Amino acid sequence: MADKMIAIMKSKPAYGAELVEVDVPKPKEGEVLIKVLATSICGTDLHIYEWNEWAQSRIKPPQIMGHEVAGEVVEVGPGVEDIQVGDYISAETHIVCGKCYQCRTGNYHVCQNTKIFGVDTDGVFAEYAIVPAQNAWKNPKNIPPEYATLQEPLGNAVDTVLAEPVAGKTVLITGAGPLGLLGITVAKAAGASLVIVSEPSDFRRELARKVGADVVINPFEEDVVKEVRDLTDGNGVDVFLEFSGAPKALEQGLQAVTPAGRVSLLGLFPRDVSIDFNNLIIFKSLTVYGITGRHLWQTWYTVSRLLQSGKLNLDPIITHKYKGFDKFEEAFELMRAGKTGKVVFFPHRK
Ligand SMILES: NC(=O)C1=CN([C@@H]2O[C@H](COP(=O)(O)OP(=O)(O)OC[C@H]3O[C@@H](n4cnc5c(N)ncnc54)[C@H](O)[C@@H]3O)[C@@H](O)[C@H]2O)C=CC1
Ligand SMILES: CC(=O)[C@H](N)C(=O)O
Ligand SMILES: [Zn+2]
Ligand SMILES: [Zn+2]
Repeated sequence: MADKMIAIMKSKPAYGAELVEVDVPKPKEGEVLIKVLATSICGTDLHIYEWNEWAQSRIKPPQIMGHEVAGEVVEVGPGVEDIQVGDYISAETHIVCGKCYQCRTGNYHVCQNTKIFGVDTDGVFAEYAIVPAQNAWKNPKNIPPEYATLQEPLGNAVDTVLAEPVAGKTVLITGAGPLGLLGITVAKAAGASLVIVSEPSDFRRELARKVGADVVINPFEEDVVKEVRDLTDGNGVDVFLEFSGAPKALEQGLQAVTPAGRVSLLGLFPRDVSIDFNNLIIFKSLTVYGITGRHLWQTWYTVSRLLQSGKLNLDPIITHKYKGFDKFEEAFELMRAGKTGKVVFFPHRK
């Protein structure tokens, strides 16, 4: 195996990143080294690339970027027993402590001491990468790497959509970015009877249709609440899934969801949001879920089973595939322009 590798490095506290050649890392106690077969860009990686306020407050350059991955274990560090060389794995990004109140009560996804792999540590936008063995997820061999790398964001979508059952329910999704698109296919696979999607980007509304949305609405040109009510006999939808992080979308969704309906909030808002809690939540007796991360490890089982069921329509969502990392800047700029779904790199394919 090579002793040097190519990686996308956040080398400076400034916009952009660099392609660098670095030493292939050695796995320490409790770590494994993987050959990266596929890795994909998350919105968080874009924040780091753009070096926004959140990134400046969290990221310590120089650091290899990326946290969505599928790879083959090529070396295991001391003390690792349940992962072997040759295993095909993906990785949960939250490195949890196992000792705090949340971990000890089964809520690892909100561990008080969470470190995020690829955010607080070197990541996977590289030919090889270190993964904490406790974060490794063994993949069935029949899941292609371009799907396996999407399991981490699919976990966010599954926890958002399936906070409660959706079979036979009417659903409004606001935001058809990569995560909203994953939400659409999860909702359809799980039996939602009507999936309405509100998304201002023409490109992403078209993607939403291809993925399986029943109705798509441009919130900048149409009355979302009226459209939703017209489509649901005046009642409003049973389920509102917020995937945009847009305050206007939140308000529209709370108006469009039927009284006693269910709301899941995944989108992160750019600032504090003012909402009429009395009339939009309390007097409507809504059930509202805040969604973050993935339940460990229930969500990973659900995602893997949905993938193996063949019911997820992922191909339209993977809009860009790159062999190697040479064109990574193009990939980030296209994503920044909202002209992509999920972007996947295959570091070793020529
Ligand atoms: N809670 C969590 O654990 C996580 C939350 N997130 C958040 O989830 C959200 C979705 O992630 P991505 O798909 O990567 O984000 P994205 O920014 O690519 O997609 C958001 C979409 O919302 C659309 N949008 C903007 N204004 C809208 C409006 N008024 N109505 C409807 N749609 C509107 C945009 O056109 C865009 O397509 C982001 O806010 C992201 O920060 C992402 C990962 C984990
Ligand atoms: C921070 C991230 O982007 C990550 N996907 C997560 O789920 O925490
Ligand atoms: Zn992410
Ligand atoms: Zn903990």
